[in-house]
Amino acid sequence: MSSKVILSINAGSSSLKVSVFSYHPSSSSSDPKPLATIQVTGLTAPPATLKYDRGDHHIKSQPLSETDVHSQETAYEYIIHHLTSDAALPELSHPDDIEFACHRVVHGGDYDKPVRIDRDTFHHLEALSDLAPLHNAGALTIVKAVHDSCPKASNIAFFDNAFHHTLPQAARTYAIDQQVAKRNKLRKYGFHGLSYAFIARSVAAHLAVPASELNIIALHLGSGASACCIQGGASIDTSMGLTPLDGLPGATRSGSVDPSLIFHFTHDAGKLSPSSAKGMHITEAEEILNKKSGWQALTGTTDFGAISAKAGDGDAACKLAFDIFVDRIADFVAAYYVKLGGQVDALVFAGGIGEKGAELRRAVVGKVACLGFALDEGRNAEPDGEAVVADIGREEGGGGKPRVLICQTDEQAEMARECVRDADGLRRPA
Ligand SMILES: Nc1ncnc2c1ncn2[C@@H]1O[C@H](COP(=O)(O)OP(=O)(O)O)[C@@H](O)[C@H]1O
Ligand SMILES: CC(=O)OP(=O)(O)O
Ligand SMILES: [Mg+2]
Repeated sequence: MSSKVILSINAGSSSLKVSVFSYHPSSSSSDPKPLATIQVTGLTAPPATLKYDRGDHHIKSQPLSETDVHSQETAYEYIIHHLTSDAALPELSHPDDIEFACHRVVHGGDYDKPVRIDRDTFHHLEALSDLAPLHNAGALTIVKAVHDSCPKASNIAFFDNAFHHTLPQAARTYAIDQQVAKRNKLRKYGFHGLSYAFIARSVAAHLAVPASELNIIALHLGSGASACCIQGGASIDTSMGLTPLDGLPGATRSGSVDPSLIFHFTHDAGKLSPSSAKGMHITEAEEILNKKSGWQALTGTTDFGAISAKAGDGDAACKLAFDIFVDRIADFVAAYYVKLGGQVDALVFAGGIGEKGAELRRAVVGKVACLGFALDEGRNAEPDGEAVVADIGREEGGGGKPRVLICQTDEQAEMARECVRDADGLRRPA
């Protein structure tokens, strides 16, 4: 049997990342082979930028015309055209070459494993989108686009909250009327789970400990940012909640605020926002706290690399944004250190800011130094860019100190890997 193509599609809040893999149906235990990765980033700070990697072909940063690419859907159309027209990627020359399209769906409600998307699951996911309208809607638009352009592909939804199905009851329950909570499914779900699953497995391999014995504090710091407390390889707490708004601030998100704040911010909190669409209802409160806050509101940009640089040059607004992030991250590291009873194998930085933001890592580790974390300045400034997991701590396992690591997380690889492992169960019936 010949090899097959998997398209792994990750619709983030500011980016669309698509990776192409091949796999051999007869060897479900081996990892799929990466063929190419294409990303459109900066969708919230136009013009968006294209990055493409295939073998020796690397387009690092090419700005895209705002008329062509301005949304998740237009970014997907651009990407699929780009991939199928690349003569050096013969495995994917027509959309029909795609056997599986894996979709990162941020809110999966009670789903704790991937599902094939058929008419019923699609409607169920649409209904769930009320809980995460700003995230799920983009992914579902792309599911529709794949369904229309590649009718032969099996569309599989992978849920960002599934990794957190192990949250203990006390961590997942809000102190509100439990009848209403149950009826309306109001609980902590947590997100970035595909990333945390990838991080947990990669770090366990790096430290040569069984995944079921791994205790780490992981930080996924991208446009949306979260922290996760992992004990025995399972999530026991995480900073996002019912929706990805809770916890750490992000590119355009406030993170945790006193819930009463919004009623003092605007009298229209409960009204529908003009960006609501048919089937996607967004209140003014959601719009303000999810899309008009965070780094954008504090500094005028969502580019945390630029914010870090300007903070270093003395720009007061950028310095405040930077300090707020460090303050909030340190709070979670401290809380999770206690939850792990001080038995912490490593503090792990991941996501665009965690992987590239040397200044941010330096400031965070400095703030939690009293817990035993310490950086190697040289390795922090120039980490091993080739390694999936790189040590940047001063101690490498010596002295009983927790390690400090960077993990180049890969949500698309996580989906493709899981897809191959259960290909027979997920494939569309012929
Ligand atoms: N050199 C850098 N230093 C700090 N942050 C960076 C750097 N380069 C990129 N970033 C930030 O990474 C973030 C995007 O992270 P990423 O995980 O790709 O986002 P998404 O949540 O959309 O998947 C942006 O805020 C971007 O500014
Ligand atoms: C869950 C979430 O916030 O995702 P992203 O960081 O990709 O926006
Ligand atoms: Mg992301």
